[in-house]
Amino acid sequence: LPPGPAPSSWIVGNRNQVPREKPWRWFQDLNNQYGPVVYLQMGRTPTVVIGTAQAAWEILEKRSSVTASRPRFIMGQEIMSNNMRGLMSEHGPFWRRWRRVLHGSFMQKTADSYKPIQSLESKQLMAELASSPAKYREHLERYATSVAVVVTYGRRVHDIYNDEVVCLNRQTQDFLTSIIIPGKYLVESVPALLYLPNFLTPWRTVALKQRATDIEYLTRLVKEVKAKMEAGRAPHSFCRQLIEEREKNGMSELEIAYTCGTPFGAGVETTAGSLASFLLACATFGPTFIPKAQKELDAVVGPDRMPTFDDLADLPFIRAVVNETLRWRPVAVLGGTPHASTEDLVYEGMFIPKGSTIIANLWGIHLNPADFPDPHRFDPERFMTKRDYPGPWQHSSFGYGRRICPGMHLGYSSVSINVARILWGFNLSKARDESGQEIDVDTFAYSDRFNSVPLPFPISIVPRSAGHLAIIERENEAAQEELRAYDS
Ligand code: HEM
Repeated sequence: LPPGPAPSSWIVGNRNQVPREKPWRWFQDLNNQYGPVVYLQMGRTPTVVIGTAQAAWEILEKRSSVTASRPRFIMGQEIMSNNMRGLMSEHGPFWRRWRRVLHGSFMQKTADSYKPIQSLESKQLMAELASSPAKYREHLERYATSVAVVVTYGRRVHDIYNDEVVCLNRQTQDFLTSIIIPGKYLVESVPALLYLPNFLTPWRTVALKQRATDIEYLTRLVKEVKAKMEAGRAPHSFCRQLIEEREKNGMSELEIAYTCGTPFGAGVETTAGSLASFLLACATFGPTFIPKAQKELDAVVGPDRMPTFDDLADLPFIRAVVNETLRWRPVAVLGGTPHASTEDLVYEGMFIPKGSTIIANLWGIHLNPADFPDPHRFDPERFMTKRDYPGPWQHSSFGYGRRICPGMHLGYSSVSINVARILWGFNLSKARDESGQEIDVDTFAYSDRFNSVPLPFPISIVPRSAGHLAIIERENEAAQEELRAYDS
C-alpha cells in the first residue's frame, strides 16, 4: 500500500484525523511528508490522496478506464438525489448516458455557440462593475448564473437574490455541498446505519425533504420549457435539446429534470469563484502584472472598443493571467468530486485496491513548488513558456480522465473574456480606508467548502478613462437590446 499515517483505530481508521477545517491543507502536508501518493483508511474504505500532477496523470488519466468511478455517496446521491445526479454517479450505463448528453451540449464546438450570450452578459457585467464596483461579488455571480440559466433553460437571470430558480438551486447546492464533505457523516463509512429506523436518523429526514423540494422545482422548470416549445417561443437551450431528443436518448422526464440541474450546480460557483480569485490577485499582485496586461490590450485592442473572443488568440499574456488564476487558487480545491477505482491497480510499486476513493488534491498539486516555484505568488509569466507538465492545459484545474470537467470550454471562455475585458476597462488596486491608507487583503481568506472561493475583500475598481467608461456604457445598452430575447 502507499505510505500514510497510522490509523487511530481499526473501526474508523484515519477518519477522525481528518481536520474539520480545510482538509486540503492536511492532505498537502501528508503528501509533503509521505510522498505523491498517500494511503488513508476512512472507515472500511481505502482512500488515496494524490499530491502531484504527474501521479494524478498516471493514475486518473492513463488508468482512467479503472479510476473514473465515484465512491458511494450515501447522503448526497442515494438519499438526497434518488441516485439521479450524474456527477456523483458510479461509472456505468446511467453515468455514460448523462455524460454523453452533456458532452453533446458542452464540447468545444457547441460551447463556442454560447460565446455570443457570454459576450452579452459580460458587457452587462462590465457596466455593473463600473456603476457599483463595491458589489463586484454579486455582479460576478449574476453573470455566471445568468449564463448557466440561459444555456440550460433559455431564460436570463436579473436578480440573484430574488430569482426563484436561483434561490432554489442555491439552496440545493448549499445543502449538497454541506453534506458531501468527506468524513462528515458516519453513515458514509458505516452504511449499516441505514438500517436504523427513521426516528433515529434525523440526517436522513432532512436529506429526503431536500429531495422532494428538488424534484418539484426541477421538473417544473422542464415543464416551463415544454410549454414555451409548444407556444413556439423557446430559444435553443440544453433543456430544449434534451426534450427533443428524449426518445433517442432514452431518458425519463425526471432524469432530464436532474440533468438540467447540472450546469447550475457545477458551473456557477466555479466560474464566479475563479473570477473573484482573479480580482483578489489584482488587489494583491496587481502592480506586478496589470501594466504588462494593459500594454498588451492597448496594442492589440486599443482604447476604442472592448476585447472580443476573437482577440484572445492574439493576447498570450491575458491567456497566461487566466491560466495563472485557475492555478493559483483552484476553486475545485479537492479536485472536484473524488474518483473511485473499479479494479486493483499498481502505481510505481504501490497497490491501490479496487474500491479505493481517490482524491487528486488540487491545493497540493497546484501549489507544488517543483512545478510552480514560489507557488503562492501570482505570476502569469509561468504560463508564457511551456513547462514539462502533463496534459493540455499546463495546469490541472479541470480534473482528469473520463471525469474531466465537461463544462471546461464554457467555464474557460467565461473566465477569459471577463479577465480580458476587466483589465482592458478598469484600473484595479487595493482599496483605501478613510485616512487614505491602502487596505491589505488576505490571499488565504477562502471559504471552507467543497468549492473554495474568496471571502469578501475590498478592492478599488475604477474605469481607466472617461473614454473606456463611455464604451462600457454604450456596449451595455446595445447588449440589453439583444438580451431581451431571453427575458421570459
Ligand atoms: C472555471 C470553471 C470551472 C472549473 C475550474 C471546473 C472544474 C471542475 C473539476 C476540477 C471537476 C472534477 C473533474 C474530475 O472529477 O476529475 C469538474 C467536474 C465537472 N464539471 Fe466543471 N469546472 C468549471 C466549470 C464548469 C461548467 C461551466 C460546467 C457546466 C456544464 C461544469 C460541469 C462539470 C460537471 C458536470 C462535472 C462532473 C463530471 C463527471 O462527473 O463526469 N463545470 N469541474
